[in-house]
Amino acid sequence: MNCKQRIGERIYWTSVNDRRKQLFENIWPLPNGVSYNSYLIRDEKCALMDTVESGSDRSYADWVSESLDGRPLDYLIIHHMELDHSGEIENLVQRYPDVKIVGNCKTFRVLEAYFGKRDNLIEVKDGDTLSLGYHNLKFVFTPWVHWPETMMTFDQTDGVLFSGDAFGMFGALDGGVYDDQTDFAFYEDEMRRYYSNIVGKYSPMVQKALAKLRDYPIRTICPLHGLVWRTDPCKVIGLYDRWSSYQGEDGVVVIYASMYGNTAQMADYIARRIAEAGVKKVRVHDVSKTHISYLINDIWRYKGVVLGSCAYNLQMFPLMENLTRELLHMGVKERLLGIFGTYSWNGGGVKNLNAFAEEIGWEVVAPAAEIMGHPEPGKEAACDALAAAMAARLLG
Ligand SMILES: Cc1cc2nc3c(=O)[nH]c(=O)nc-3n(C[C@H](O)[C@H](O)[C@H](O)COP(=O)(O)O)c2cc1C
Repeated sequence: MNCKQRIGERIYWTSVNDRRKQLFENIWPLPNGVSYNSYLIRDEKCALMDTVESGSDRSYADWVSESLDGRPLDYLIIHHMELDHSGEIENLVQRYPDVKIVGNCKTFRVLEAYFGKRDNLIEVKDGDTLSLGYHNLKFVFTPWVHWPETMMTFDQTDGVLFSGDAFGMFGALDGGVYDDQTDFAFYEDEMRRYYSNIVGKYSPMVQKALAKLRDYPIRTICPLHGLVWRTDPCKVIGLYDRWSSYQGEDGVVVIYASMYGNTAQMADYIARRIAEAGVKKVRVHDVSKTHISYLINDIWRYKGVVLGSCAYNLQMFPLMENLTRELLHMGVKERLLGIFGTYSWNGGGVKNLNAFAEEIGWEVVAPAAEIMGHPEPGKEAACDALAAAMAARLLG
């Protein structure tokens, strides 16, 4: 039994809902699962758009053959070589030995590295076209969204964009396939978590890709994960534009590292003061409890970021250090920063958070709030100043 669907004139969709895998790329938690999409165009010539993760669905190859309805598979178009989409290539080539694999020169280097040298390759260049009969396909190179070989295919006949991983999301498809069949609020967080953690580092390249796509009359977007956008593709393009240009919402995420609760108390105090000043969107996370992918998701979401750490062996707490290293690696920009922490002897947490602030170049809204020992009454002044400054910057 395969959840198949005709999503356009002679275009067929299938998706594998993977609710079994715990960690995507063996790092990102999947509490809501993930889906792998694949599309087949049955025209005068038949083309398959990517495959799915190897072994994720035993009926995938049957879906391909049913959708072909006795016709040969002429082309396998590869938009992205990551194994969650290329996993069934081997299997399909065995079933359809005459299939021609369509990709760019970078695609073929990776293809050879994983699946050995292949015949029947059609190398395309940026802007090349391929007619299937009714559908006229145009290849749009979008390098580094999020691998070097990534490209998209635009169906010029019906305005369908096969976008690869771009516009994809975590989360299995719970019933609805199209944007208009679901409550997107449920998926938005998972879409941003996918974007920020997987694609976010390449935001400048996403901006380039969006600029390139600007003049294309896109009516439907078919990504490799998650919903098919047939009613409001502008919405998801707008979200990508927003995220890849680092535009945060007027809210604050407070993230703290605390062993014995002192720094945690400061975190709650500062969050409370920020809320009292009128900022409604305030989230607080314990860096030891919440997976880093959710922390990065909220940092991508909100303009205000407040980081706090206890001192730990002359450094900041290791998990906070890991988070700051990841943020530097991702090159997140345009954030307002507040810093706080506690210590017993000569500090280390706040000192190193200040060094992080310099390195990442975010605007620091107020001097760091640092407390020796317990944050008891009388020691609040710097926290008050930090909260007031953050709220003032956000509320204008
Ligand atoms: C393993 C360990 C290492 C620490 N290293 C430092 C340090 O390098 N400098 C310092 O001033 N305090 C250090 N401290 C003291 C803590 O930073 C201090 O007690 C802090 O208030 C703890 O905050 P918390 O209650 O939020 O965990 C250390 C404590 C522990 C348990």
